[in-house]
Formats: sequence, structure tokens, C-alpha cells
Amino acid sequence: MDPQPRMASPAPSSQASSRPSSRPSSRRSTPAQEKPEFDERDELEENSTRESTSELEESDTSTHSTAQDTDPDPEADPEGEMPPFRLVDIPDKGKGLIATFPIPKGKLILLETPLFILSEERCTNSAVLVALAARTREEQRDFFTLANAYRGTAPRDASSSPSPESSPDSKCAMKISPRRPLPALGIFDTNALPIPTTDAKGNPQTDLGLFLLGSRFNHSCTPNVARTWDAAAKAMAFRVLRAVEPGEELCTNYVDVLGTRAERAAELEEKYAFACLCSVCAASKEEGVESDRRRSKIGRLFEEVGRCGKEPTLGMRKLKIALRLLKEEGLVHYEASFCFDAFQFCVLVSDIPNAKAWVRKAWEATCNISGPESASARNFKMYWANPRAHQLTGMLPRLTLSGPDP
Ligand SMILES: C[S@@+](CC[C@H](N)C(=O)[O-])C[C@H]1O[C@@H](n2cnc3c(N)ncnc32)[C@H](O)[C@@H]1O
Repeated sequence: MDPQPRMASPAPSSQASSRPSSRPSSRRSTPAQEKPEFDERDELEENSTRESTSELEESDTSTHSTAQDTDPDPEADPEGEMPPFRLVDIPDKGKGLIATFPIPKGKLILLETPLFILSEERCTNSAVLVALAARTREEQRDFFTLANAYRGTAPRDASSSPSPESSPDSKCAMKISPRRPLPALGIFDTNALPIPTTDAKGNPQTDLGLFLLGSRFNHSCTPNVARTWDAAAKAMAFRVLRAVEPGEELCTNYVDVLGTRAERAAELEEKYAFACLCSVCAASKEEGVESDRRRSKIGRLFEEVGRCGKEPTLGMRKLKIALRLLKEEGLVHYEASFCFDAFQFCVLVSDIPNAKAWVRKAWEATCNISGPESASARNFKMYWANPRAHQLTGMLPRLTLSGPDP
């Protein structure tokens, strides 16, 4: 028997079990999938005016609601009516969302149903336009106010290389497309968010959803908002990862934030066609080097802890270093995973008091990311009530490890 805590974990959500990334789609259709001429496009675009952005800034649309699943903070919003954020211009990033009052950690700030969903294979300009045609005029207008990362990218000369054929995997329209995607598809590509689902046979697959308000979260390499799909509500949930001050920008992450600054920049440029201006990427060279060092180390520790099934003391030491580095770096995404690893090390050696303390911390961290009703939160809560229910319990000789740092 080779106990491998992470491998043996009872499939918590992706936030807790693997290195998650939170990203809009930058999937590009192949030229063959695109239809250069499509009559409905002009009709729909005629209605698209930048002015309608102001409607979005001022009012909720029927497809989203701001919501709370943590205790409301009466001081923050005494009437409970004010939206927790506002759409504003952000220098060099287009528009973005900023907090309108102090928001406590874990608060659900937006639960939004998609305007429409497309399966990954069906993402063509025509499919986007057909889906849009079923929506109201106002929604169509709002769609065309969303960012288009490919707007203004020069159509490539037919003789230039590389050709799309020579680079079939590249996702950057700016680099490889012989022409920029048509506007509707460009907007969809810039903004669509992945929705986990299953095919007819129950195999996992990913659809892409368009969210009028959720699309407005800019990217940060130290995000303060987590995005998870709430399958029961059929809506995307956005929760604040740490306490946020009024005026602070609310950002999700589009790529894995444990990469180095150069790796993140390359991925953002390749997949999303922009250069990141977040505070970590804009920091000095020295600060950047320190941050890279911490992030790379966390990534390495994540792998190493998963291989410490036979050495719980060593595993515990490593994950405590990782948790400290996460804190220093202002990242919370991976906290639940490390805490659950710690829980499993404890049950392996029948250290039940510490197991309870760790799984409670994993539960709290998961509630902040995906809410108390998520599968992983419910799972952790069950182990909190009954740690011995875990299949690894008592597989190694008794030992007292340690609990979470205060
Ligand atoms: C999904 S949209 C986000 C909302 C967008 N800013 C808007 O005006 O609607 C993605 C686009 O926002 C901009 N953006 C997002 N995060 C950014 C960042 N960290 N630095 C610079 N630009 C960013 C880029 O232009 C990107 O193509």
C-alpha cells in the first residue's frame, strides 16, 4: 500500500484538488469554421452602441443578481440594496469592476446566469449570432459593448507566415489568424467563460458561456475574486477571496497564477492577446524575482506534498511552508487543497484532534471559494464531523503531527 493523500482524496472540487485557473475562453475557431459573410451580423451590430454601456453601469440585467450567502455586514450596506461593485473605466484595461463598500471575505457578490451557452465545437461567428438573435435588443446591445481583444488587430497578409495550418494549436488570433475574427466571435472569444458539464454519456466536457457582467472582471495575478459554476443554480458564482476595500478593483484570474511572471505573460499574450498590468506584473524587477521564487516554490511543494504519503511528518513540514508562502504572496486559491492534505496526513497516523482542525480550515477555505453548498465544502464538513470516516485512517503507526498555525 502506498498511501498518497492527494490521490486518495474524495474528489473535492477543482479548487481544492488541482491547480485551478479561472479564465475566460480564448478558444479560436479555425478559419474553416468561420463564415466571412453573415447577414444577421450587420443587423445586430447596427444596434450596438458604446452608449449602452451606461445602461449596464446603472442597472442590473435580468440575467444576473448580486447576492449574499455569508452574513451581511450591516455597516457596509445598511439597506442591503447597494450593489457591491460598480462598472468604471480602468486605466489601460478598458472597463472593470470596483468595490463600492467594504466586502468581507467569502461574500458572494454576483450570481449570474449566462446570456447563452455554446459547446466548444460550436463556437463560430454564426453560432454566436444565432444565439444572440434569441435575446432582447438590449441584451444584444450590451453584448456588443463588451471588450474585443481582437478589435483593431490587423488582418494578416496572405503571404505572411506562420499560416494557421502551420500553427494549429496556437490560440492567438492576433498572431496566426489570416484575418481578425468577425466582431461577434471576437467578443465571444474575449469574454466567454468555461462551464463544466457532461456529454450524453456522462463524460466531463466544457461548454462556454457568455456573461454580460461577469465578463467585466479583469485579470489579476493576485486575484481577489473566485469564480465557480453553481450547477444547481445554473449560474456563475463570484466570491470575494479576501476582504476588499471600497474603490479596490475586483479581479479574477484567467491563467494559472503559480507560473512565473514571464510564464504568465506569455500565456496571457498567447491566449488572451494582452499584456498584464496587474500590481504583481507591474512591480519592480526585484519584487518580481521574489514573487516568482515564491510562486515556483509553491508549485513545486504542491507536487512534492502529493508524494509524501509515506512520510507524513515531511509532508506536513512542506505544506506548512507552502501555506506560509501563499500568505506572503496574497494567494488563497490553493489553501484548501494543502489543508486537506494536512488532514489526510493526520488521519493516516490517527491524529484525530489535528485532523479535525485541518479539515475545518479546508472547509472554511472552500466555503470562501465555492460556497458552503459546494460538493467539496459538504465533503469537508462531513469529515470535520467524522474524521475517521476517511479511508486512510490509521494506515500508518500512531503519531501526533501539528495543527494549523494560528
Ligand atoms: C474579459 S475582458 C475584461 C473586461 C474588459 N476590461 C472590459 O472593458 O470589458 C478582457 C480584456 O480586459 C483587458 N484586461 C483584463 N485584465 C487585464 C490586465 N490585468 N491588464 C491589462 N488588461 C487587462 C484586456 O483588454 C482583455 O482583453
